[in-house]
Amino acid sequence: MADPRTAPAQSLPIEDARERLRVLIRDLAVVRGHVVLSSGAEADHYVDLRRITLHHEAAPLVGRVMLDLLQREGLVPGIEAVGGLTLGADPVATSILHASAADGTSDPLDAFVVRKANKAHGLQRRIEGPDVTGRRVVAVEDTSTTGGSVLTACEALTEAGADIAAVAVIVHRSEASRETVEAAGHRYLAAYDISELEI
Ligand SMILES: O=P(O)(O)OC[C@H]1O[C@H](OP(=O)(O)OP(=O)(O)O)[C@H](O)[C@@H]1O
Ligand SMILES: O=C(O)c1cc(=O)[nH]c(=O)[nH]1
Repeated sequence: MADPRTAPAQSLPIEDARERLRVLIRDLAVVRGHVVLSSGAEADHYVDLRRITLHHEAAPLVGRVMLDLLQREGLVPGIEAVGGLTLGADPVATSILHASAADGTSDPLDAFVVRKANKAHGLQRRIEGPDVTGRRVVAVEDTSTTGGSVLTACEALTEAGADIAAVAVIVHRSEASRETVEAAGHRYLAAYDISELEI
């Protein structure tokens, strides 16, 4: 049997890839202690998924696990691109792009980056990458607490004329995010629940 720590993410059975990524998130991303969150709320733990999405072993597993989620939920094949609000969403999107190119069972996915503010020079684009206008996309995020960040991305995508098939996050941190995203009319999917991280 392949060693999940050294085998290419693509060659692992999905259950092994999912469990290995869960262990990496638990061991490398969970930080206990007082923290101020993006929303301004305070908490006693943080899940720093940038330590996962930019990690040599974990990043390919992120792509594999998130692509599998989109396939199981019937979104791939079907969508054409993934992306979200910079910075947390960026490596999530590119990991899925690479996993989809390696998977080869459907058309490869593009990625995009939603800027937090419009760029004032150059082409002044809010959404970078291949154009999303008229394309079916999934808005991704590393983690979601209030849902505010991913909804900001959704608003920019709608303004740009994209068709949002769903929102997908690696770690679902709070029911508030699901409620907010669903109230805005979007499907909400998560690869892991915070309860799986043994905090
Ligand atoms: O659901 P929310 O309440 O919006 O919180 C979640 C957001 O917080 C973090 O990003 P952060 O705002 O710290 O910015 P960064 O991605 O630029 O690091 C995380 O990457 C999510 O985007
Ligand atoms: O709400 C947030 O800002 C937040 C929570 C968390 O666990 N991780 C993170 O990156 N952001």
